[in-house]
Amino acid sequence: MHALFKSLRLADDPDQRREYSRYLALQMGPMIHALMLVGALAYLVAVVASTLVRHSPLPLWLRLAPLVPLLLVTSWTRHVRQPRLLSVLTLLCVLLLEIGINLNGFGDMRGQSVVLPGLLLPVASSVIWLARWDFIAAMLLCALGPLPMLLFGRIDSAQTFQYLVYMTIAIALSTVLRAFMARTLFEQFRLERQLREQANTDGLTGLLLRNRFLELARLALGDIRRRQQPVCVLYLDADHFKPLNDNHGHAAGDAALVALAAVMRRQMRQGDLIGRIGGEEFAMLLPGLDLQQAAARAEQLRLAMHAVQRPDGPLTVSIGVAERNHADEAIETLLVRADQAMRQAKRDGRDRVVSA
Ligand SMILES: Nc1nc2c(ncn2[C@@H]2O[C@H](COP(=O)(O)OP(=O)(O)OP(=O)(O)O)[C@@H](O)[C@H]2O)c(=O)[nH]1
Repeated sequence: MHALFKSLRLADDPDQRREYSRYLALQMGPMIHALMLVGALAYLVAVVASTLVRHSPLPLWLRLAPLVPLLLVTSWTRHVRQPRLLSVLTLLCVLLLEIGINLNGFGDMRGQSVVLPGLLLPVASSVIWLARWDFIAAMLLCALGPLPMLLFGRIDSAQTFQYLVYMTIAIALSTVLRAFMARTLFEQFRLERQLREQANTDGLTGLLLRNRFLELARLALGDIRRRQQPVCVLYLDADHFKPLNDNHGHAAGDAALVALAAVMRRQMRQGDLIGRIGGEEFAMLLPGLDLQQAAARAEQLRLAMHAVQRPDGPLTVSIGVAERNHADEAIETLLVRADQAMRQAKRDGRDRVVSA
């Protein structure tokens, strides 16, 4: 099998698949729109050209009729970036062009046996971005679409042969182009995603970096305000971290941070956000929890940390908790209040939770 067609390892994860089809629609949307315009123009040229060279049994207005929905679909496509809708519009465009090919193929085919197959190119190439099954449906439409014209039109065997050759070339060409596109675009998507993740996550702990945490927290706070729910932030700082580094080396410090992040991740519920805010400082956004509930979660987290063994004893953390006290309070001020509460926990003797 040619290397281009060897199985492509698409994302197993359904979220990633959805993200990829959105990416595809976004990248390919302008090209689909341009190819549809080419298809509509080619159709107009084909109808006008065939009118000049022969007499069709069908009136001109009827042969031009598919142009109206074709232009509507084309103009709609210009702004559509929703993958499912864009696939449907692409298939609809293929169907309309196939109907047009048939309308123009009835009657005497002399003089236009070269013109009509030319329409197959924009038809076949506008579908190369489609997912596998949609692409197969489009190819079947290309292959079977002209059948009524070939079976019932006045067309001789040489022209039928010529038409079938054109169609085979168009289908083979779009299959190769699709394989190339699928491979190239998926690789590009994967690399972009990887770069984005690297730019947003901390290399040591795998948690969100400060800026990304703030960005996502801002979005989450907007949602929570609309739902009129409470929300809290935990500010967590590892205790006596400097002596660990100084006495046992930075590798021991790093290992403790990795273990600390793993404990935080295990305590995470759906909708929570965790970020590494500074060196040994972490923040956790807890949507839907009031101060009392968040303090209880913080206490669980504090106790869970004791299971991590540092070379000099169990890992302990000091945690400050703050609840958003009005609907418009920004994540930055919420963090400042949680940080102040954490500092109070340090002053009170560390390894404890203090609420703001
Ligand atoms: N190994 C390691 N150490 C880090 C990292 N980031 C910050 N640190 C260290 O964390 C330590 C923080 O020390 P301090 O802010 O003095 O606080 P502390 O010793 O934990 O004392 P308290 O916070 O008051 O309990 C510093 O020694 C930093 O070098 C990291 O990524 N790896």
